[in-house]
Amino acid sequence: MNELHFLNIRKRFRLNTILDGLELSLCAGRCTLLTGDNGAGKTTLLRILGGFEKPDNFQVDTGFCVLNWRQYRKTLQGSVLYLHQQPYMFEGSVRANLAYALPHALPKSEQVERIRMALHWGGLERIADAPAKQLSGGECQRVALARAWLRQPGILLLDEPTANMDKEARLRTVSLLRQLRDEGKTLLIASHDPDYFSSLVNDHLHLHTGKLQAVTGAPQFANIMPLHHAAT
Ligand SMILES: Nc1ncnc2c1ncn2[C@@H]1O[C@H](COP(=O)(O)OP(=O)(O)OP(=O)(O)O)[C@@H](O)[C@H]1O
Repeated sequence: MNELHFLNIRKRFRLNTILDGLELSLCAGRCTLLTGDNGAGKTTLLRILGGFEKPDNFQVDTGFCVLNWRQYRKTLQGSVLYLHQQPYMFEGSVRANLAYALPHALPKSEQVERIRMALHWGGLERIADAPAKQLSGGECQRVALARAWLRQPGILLLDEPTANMDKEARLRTVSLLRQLRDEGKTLLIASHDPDYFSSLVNDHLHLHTGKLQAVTGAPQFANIMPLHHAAT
């Protein structure tokens, strides 16, 4: 799937309209940055696209057909991955956490090999046997990205993936995200820190009073709504 065009995304919490008829396109091999003030609705949008939050209105044009949210959820389940700001780590080692991303039916020898590759990909070899629950925020994020790499989703939705990281952890995370994008994954990143992702981002959208606005260059909002190919 090269491009998904989302239309008429609406979400209200009681009388509070959070998303007011959003329209956006996500393309394979492109990274879109989503900014917006606290409470603007970034997480809500990511959760809707991730299939966790039911919208009041939603359509997606896949190029072949137009789906509602329920159909989208069913059709794209498994190819869309939502990564929480504080990724959940299971009990056990980093190695064991990576194993959760693999199909149970995979032969043991292949599991071992894929985990070895994921440890290498994420720069996690040194902490492969460390208890995952005791990792730092940056290390957890790298484990979550390595799990994502193993699962190979088409679309990755990332909520504040570099929040509370020091510079080195941030650079390593951005480097892994760049690899995922260059492998053809679609990335949508919600963040308050556009500068951190400037080397990675193709398109920049800003969420304000329930609407999305394309950002071209330094934070300056375009008036138009069609949103991809806006920045780069
Ligand atoms: N389940 C819910 N019930 C009621 N209101 C909610 C619910 N989830 C989110 N909200 C409200 O919707 C608004 C948008 O929240 P959301 O978390 O999407 O914003 P955000 O842009 O991600 O904010 P931040 O930058 O602070 O993380 C907020 O006012 C929040 O209180």
